[in-house]
Amino acid sequence: MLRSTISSLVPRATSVARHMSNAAKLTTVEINDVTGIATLTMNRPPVNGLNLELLTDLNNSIQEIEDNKSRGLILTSSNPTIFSAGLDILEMYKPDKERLKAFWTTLQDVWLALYGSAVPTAAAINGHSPAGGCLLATSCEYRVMLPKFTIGLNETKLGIVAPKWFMSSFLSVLPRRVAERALNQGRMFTTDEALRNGLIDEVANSKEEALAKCAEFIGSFSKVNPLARSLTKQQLRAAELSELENERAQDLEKFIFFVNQPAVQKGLGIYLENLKKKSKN
Ligand SMILES: CC/C=C\C/C=C\C/C=C\C/C=C/C(=O)SCCNC(=O)CCNC(=O)[C@H](O)C(C)(C)COP(=O)(O)OP(=O)(O)OC[C@H]1O[C@@H](n2cnc3c(N)ncnc32)[C@H](O)[C@@H]1OP(=O)(O)O
Repeated sequence: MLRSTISSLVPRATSVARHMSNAAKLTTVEINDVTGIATLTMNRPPVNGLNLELLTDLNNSIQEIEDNKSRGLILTSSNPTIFSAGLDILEMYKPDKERLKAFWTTLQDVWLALYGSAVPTAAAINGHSPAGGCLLATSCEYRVMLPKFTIGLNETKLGIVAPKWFMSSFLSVLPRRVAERALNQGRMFTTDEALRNGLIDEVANSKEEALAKCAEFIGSFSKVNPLARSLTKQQLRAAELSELENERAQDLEKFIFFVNQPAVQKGLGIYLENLKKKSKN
């Protein structure tokens, strides 16, 4: 059934050992022969932390799916319990200056590509999805999640601030008062809470079912003119997209300034330490 499986082994050189997960590509794209829908899978153990390499692969895969004229894009994870743990905190903790710039710029690219994608997009959220994971999911047009996981923008819990465009994706899904309170609290929603509040659209009992429900959503556009559909979507999303496009340099500057604040570095260090302690128990 798979028209193609794009999962090349591209050797990569990097000078920073802690960021080298492996030399292989961290995403795969599988295109269903019958439906023409592309499934984009994140595969960066242990938690799909969004580092520069995973973001680069995500960006290239989204581009590839747009170029292939796929009927739609489903974003998911190869990890059975984690969709994505969000941004790899190691990219922001005691960062290398040039790498930090490339990291943030690539994250901006991924958001612009996914939120502004011409093809219908859906997320099969088959695991926890905090912060950057939630950003990816809410950039899609439809979300199906498995039970007993969590999703949300928890940045305030880390002592950091979700950038405006993270909030735009969140606000495109949630009512303003729910979004505002959740952002201020750094709230993580359980699957049930996410469904009740509209943060996700459906619950599925397995990854296969989630993928099928996402495909069904994408299939709902089969009788709609694709150009009219994509121009409508892009028009609806144009204000948020232009806002970041016009302010990319300032957004990068703000991020670099903020991340390098001693209080932020201290907070990230403590958060990482606690994560590590927890994983050892
Ligand atoms: C004005 C504003 C301008 C600029 C704004 C400036 C800054 C703001 C910028 C960006 C916004 C940030 C967005 C983010 O995405 S920050 C990341 C938030 N993510 C989290 O808080 C998730 C943390 N992780 C977890 O909760 C759990 O790990 C998880 C539920 C995902 C999985 O739990 P599980 O029990 O299955 O695994 P663990 O044992 O916890 O983890 C395994 C392993 O992985 C490490 N880990 C986990 N998450 C991360 C991460 N996000 N980054 C780096 N490393 C991570 C964890 O420490 C363990 O490592 P080890 O002990 O070495 O095995």
